[in-house]
Amino acid sequence: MSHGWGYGANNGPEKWGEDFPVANGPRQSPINIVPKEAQYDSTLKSLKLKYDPSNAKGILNNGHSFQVDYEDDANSSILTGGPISGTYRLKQFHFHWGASDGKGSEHTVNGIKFPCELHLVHWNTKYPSFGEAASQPDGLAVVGVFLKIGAANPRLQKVLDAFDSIKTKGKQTVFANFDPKTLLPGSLDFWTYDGSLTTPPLLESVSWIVLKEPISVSPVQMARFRGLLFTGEGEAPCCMVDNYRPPPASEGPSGPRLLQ
Ligand SMILES: O=C(NCc1ccccc1)Nc1ccc2c(c1)[B-](O)(O)OC2
Ligand SMILES: [Zn+2]
Repeated sequence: MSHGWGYGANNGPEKWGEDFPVANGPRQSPINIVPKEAQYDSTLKSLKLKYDPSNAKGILNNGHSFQVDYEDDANSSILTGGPISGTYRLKQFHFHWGASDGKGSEHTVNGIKFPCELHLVHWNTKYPSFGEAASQPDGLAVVGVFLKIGAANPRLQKVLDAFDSIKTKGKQTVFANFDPKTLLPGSLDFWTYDGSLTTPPLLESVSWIVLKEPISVSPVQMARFRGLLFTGEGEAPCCMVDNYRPPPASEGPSGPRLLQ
């Protein structure tokens, strides 16, 4: 693709392999999760997340999604336990969603798509930076949280209220004092498997930790996600929707392990 990657017919997931051959690699994400095939692993620990809300820096429309960025120059917002060893620092969180409520998540469960999926991105502090870690097989740990249609989720309000300031690609604004823990469901039970980034460069460096319990989002709240634009100011507007990579059609080699 001479033009940048995206989610359109000419630059979408089916075309990414042209510029990023790892797209056809052995540990690509997302996958379809089949709970009955997940193996119970008693050696897995429970997930431990410690976040400092004051580490929140800003919120950015990067033209593919929007992300909330965190200070990551100290071990103040960290992930430990679960399938990982060592300490991983929170770098950012972002979402993937659909043009309608019947699609939008990247991972699926028994083939079911959720309207939205949250990714909390952490990098292994055994490496000097996120960029370094992103190229290592144990470099990243991403917590995935499904959003399902239900009551409006008040925990999303602060994020939604920032959308008017980041409508177009490249826009960002200050986003201070936000605890991502408020976006997590009651249970931290998870499925885990070794995978990749779901967007180019599709690096195979992610320990995926997908929470079993979804959080809620209302149709009105989902409509506000869809008001963001892939396009920059002054360009012909293109709604930011369907910014998800679907799982491969065929069954993967090995399903995820399951905690508890
Ligand atoms: O950080 C990203 N790109 C910038 C970059 C900088 C330096 C080296 C490599 C990449 N991408 C990215 C990071 C984490 C996740 C995803 C995409 B995801 O799969 O959407 O959910 C989890
Ligand atoms: Zn993501």
